[in-house]
Amino acid sequence: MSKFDSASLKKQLFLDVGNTAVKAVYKEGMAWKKVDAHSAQTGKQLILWIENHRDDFSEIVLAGVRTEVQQALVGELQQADFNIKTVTNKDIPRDLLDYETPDTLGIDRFLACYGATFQTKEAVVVIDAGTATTIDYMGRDKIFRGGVIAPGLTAFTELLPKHAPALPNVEVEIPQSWPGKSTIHSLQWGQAGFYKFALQAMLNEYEKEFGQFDLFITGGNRQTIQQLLSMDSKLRPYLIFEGLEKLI
Ligand SMILES: Nc1ncnc2c1ncn2[C@@H]1O[C@H](COP(=O)(O)OP(=O)(O)O)[C@@H](O)[C@H]1O
Ligand SMILES: CC(C)(COP(=O)(O)O)[C@@H](O)C(=O)NCCC(=O)O
Ligand SMILES: [K+]
Repeated sequence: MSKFDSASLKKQLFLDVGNTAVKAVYKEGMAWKKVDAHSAQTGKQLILWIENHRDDFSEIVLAGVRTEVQQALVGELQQADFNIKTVTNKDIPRDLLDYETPDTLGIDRFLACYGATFQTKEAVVVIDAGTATTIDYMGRDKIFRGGVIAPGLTAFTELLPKHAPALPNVEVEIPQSWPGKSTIHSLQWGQAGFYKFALQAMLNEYEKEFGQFDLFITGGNRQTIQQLLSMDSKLRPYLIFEGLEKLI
């Protein structure tokens, strides 16, 4: 096999620098593979993993919302002689952004919506349930129309235990009956219930404003959010990467 052939068989490694974690994934055939969360929990462990798998990848494609973390990662990887492509808001065609502050838009929000539009003929709403929960809209024209940045589910449910530590901790689930008749159930209505009703209200606003859409859910808390919503939705853990792959 020629040098060219073996190089062209090598893969891209995709990195998403979020507020809580750096996610690293690559494709095996059609399937996304996630770099073991444990080995990727800190930048150092991730860099070590990448160095140990140097021969598997021709290029590292990176996007994120934490500039300093990203710069540190890029610095280390460049020192180790990796080929790096950093994708930023400047790589998004301006006519796809109906947003008044395109320079401060979190690229993860655009990428997740963009990725979703390739999986349906409808307009999309994407809930990205990470450190923040974002609820964003993209039309069939692939124009990002903006959305909502809310406290993530974990941040939200940690609020009361922090400010009223005498209250018990409760599971994030909706009680059987309304209204709450115990401390636990009252708290659950105020946590899972609050979150569910807020999300549903946002989704209703989208329907009123733009009409029909398909709902996609991604991010670390995606399963809990899907359970809370009790409506039709598609769970897509790799949406940001799917958008990234289409954009580059
Ligand atoms: N296995 C997990 N690892 C990290 N965070 C997780 C995990 N499962 C659920 N979470 C929750 O998901 C959120 C992080 O989501 P994620 O989409 O990875 O964040 P970000 O993109 O903001 O870095 C946190 O609120 C965390 O509590
Ligand atoms: C809203 C976010 C913090 C979400 O980040 P995440 O929860 O995925 O870590 C991120 O998209 C961001 O930093 N946005 C900048 C503000 C904006 O989108 O307008
Ligand atoms: K998010």
